[in-house]
Amino acid sequence: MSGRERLCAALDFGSWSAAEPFARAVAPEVGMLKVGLELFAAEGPPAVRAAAALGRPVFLDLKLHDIPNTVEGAARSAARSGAALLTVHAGGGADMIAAAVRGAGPGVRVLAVTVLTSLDAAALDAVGLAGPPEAAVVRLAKLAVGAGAGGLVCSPLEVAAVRAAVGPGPLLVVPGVRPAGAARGDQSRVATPEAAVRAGADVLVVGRPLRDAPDPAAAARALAAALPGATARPSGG
Ligand SMILES: O=c1ccn([C@@H]2O[C@H](COP(=O)(O)O)[C@@H](O)[C@H]2O)c(=O)[nH]1
Repeated sequence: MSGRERLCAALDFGSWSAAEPFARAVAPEVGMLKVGLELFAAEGPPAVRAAAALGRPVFLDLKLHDIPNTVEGAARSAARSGAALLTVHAGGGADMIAAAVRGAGPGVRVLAVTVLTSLDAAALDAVGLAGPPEAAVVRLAKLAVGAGAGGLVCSPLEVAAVRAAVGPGPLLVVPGVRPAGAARGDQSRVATPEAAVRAGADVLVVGRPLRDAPDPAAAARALAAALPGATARPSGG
């Protein structure tokens, strides 16, 4: 996988008109575009279709978490938007994850979010998950893969343990990456993109470090070129 293919740019904007210039600029430099809650709540499925029209697979990051019947229906509806990947919360349980996989159908890979990258050990403790985050992440990862999830979302700090626990099959998608010196914002369990790939991440989700860069396309190119195993490529190609 090239450095570019490993990158997923998060379209974290409040409207498609705000997202579009960024999406057009970064699409040639990344392997995937992500439509998350902010944009989907504003625009709905047309945002997924508009992003897909830029020629990259779309990751619809809705983090579904409800009873199995509701999640199955939501996944079925989400699949009609043309998304290639869809997230659910692993904490919804095995039956809910299996329902999402059924609803999404064969064309959409369901990813289970293990433990949000914004949560540190103290925040997890406060919601009743005592112990190191890695233990909860690995437990939820095994449960999700056992229920049929095609991939997992975890932080760069757990990706090696998750890979060891679930084997080579599931796609490991990793947000919470920050180039050295970049602001961490609300993220807690972070590492650099290079460290995340070395630890076994397949895809890196990058939001603010690209969105807020003065030249997002150049920032994405630089990020991709710095990843282990990346090969240099001409700009804009
Ligand atoms: O545990 C998770 C799951 C999803 N995300 C999403 O990834 C991006 C990260 O954005 P940054 O600006 O690079 O922090 C964002 O869309 C989140 O909704 C996550 O961060 N952590």
